[in-house]
Amino acid sequence: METLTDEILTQTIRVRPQESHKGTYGRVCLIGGNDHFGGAILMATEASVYSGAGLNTTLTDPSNFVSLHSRMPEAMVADFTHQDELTELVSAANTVVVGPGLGTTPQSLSVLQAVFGTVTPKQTLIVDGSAITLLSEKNVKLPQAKLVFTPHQMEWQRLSGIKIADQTDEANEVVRQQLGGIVVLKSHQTKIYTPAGGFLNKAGTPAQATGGMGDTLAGMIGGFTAQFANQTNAVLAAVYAHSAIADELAENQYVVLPTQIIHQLPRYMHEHQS
Ligand SMILES: NC(=O)C1=CN([C@@H]2O[C@H](COP(=O)(O)OP(=O)(O)OC[C@H]3O[C@@H](n4cnc5c(N)ncnc54)[C@H](O)[C@@H]3O)[C@@H](O)[C@H]2O)[C@@H](O)CC1
Ligand SMILES: Nc1ncnc2c1ncn2[C@@H]1O[C@H](COP(=O)(O)OP(=O)(O)O)[C@@H](O)[C@H]1O
Ligand SMILES: [Mg+2]
Repeated sequence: METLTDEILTQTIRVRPQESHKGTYGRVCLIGGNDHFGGAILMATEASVYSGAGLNTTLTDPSNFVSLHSRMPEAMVADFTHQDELTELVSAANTVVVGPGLGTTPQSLSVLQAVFGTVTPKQTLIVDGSAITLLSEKNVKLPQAKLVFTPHQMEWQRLSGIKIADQTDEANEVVRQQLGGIVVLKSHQTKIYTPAGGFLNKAGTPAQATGGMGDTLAGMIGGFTAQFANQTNAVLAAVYAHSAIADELAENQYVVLPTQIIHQLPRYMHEHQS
């Protein structure tokens, strides 16, 4: 297993060409945030916008519209229960992030099924949070897509059937191959299983152990995969940057908030572009 270093950042984060526009930097569609977990999709959206994705659209419960618009006027918003809009907006994206704060109600399940029924093989699909739990517990068919799963250890136990104590690299890789795509197995030292091998993220701090930290990572992976061509490197760079920014902040802070990491992204990416 290869240990990630800051080299993954300069290998991935490109200096922006002069001759470019918002369409050059990808379209991300984020789906989640029920009437209870609105903060999760707000953080995921904010992370995607601050990562530099050119266009961001969030499909969520209408009760989150005002808070999302007031925090993030850069993002477009639509109701995740409107099937026609969902189909149109998910189809227009090159990266789709589903799950932060989606919940596990019958409504959450029907939103997830609508998203999975719309995604096509050319799109990158990041499956996070409640979407992983629903996938584990309900009969949902995964679409053909460039799949990225971002479970924490308990979500991985649900999805893979492997108990946390038994989550060895060998066992995890077997299930990754069955699922297809990339698995970002989040813990105090996140491991990333990819078709090109496994990677260990030694960056990161217990100051990150606070709600919304993974929602933020899902949004960053969304923003990075939408902009940078090599999808595996984009995932690795997002995981590393998320933790490395937290390490910087934790030098002077007892706890690092997800939104504080988000707000450092433009500066941090500027310092690590090549
Ligand atoms: N502000 C918000 O709206 C927030 C919404 N959230 C959403 O809430 C939904 C449920 O997600 P949760 O993860 O809270 O609930 P889950 O029930 O899926 O997982 C949490 C449980 O897993 C256990 N666990 C074991 N190993 C773990 C590890 N390495 N990392 C994290 N937990 C571990 C925890 O102790 C806890 O009992 C998701 O859709 C998520 O996106 C959370 O992200 C919290 C913040
Ligand atoms: N002790 C820790 N050390 C390093 N990173 C941590 C630690 N605790 C949590 N994290 C990171 O925080 C994130 C938590 O993700 P997750 O549990 O999905 O959060 P949420 O769903 O609340 O947004 C992961 O990226 C994980 O690696
Ligand atoms: Mg989570």
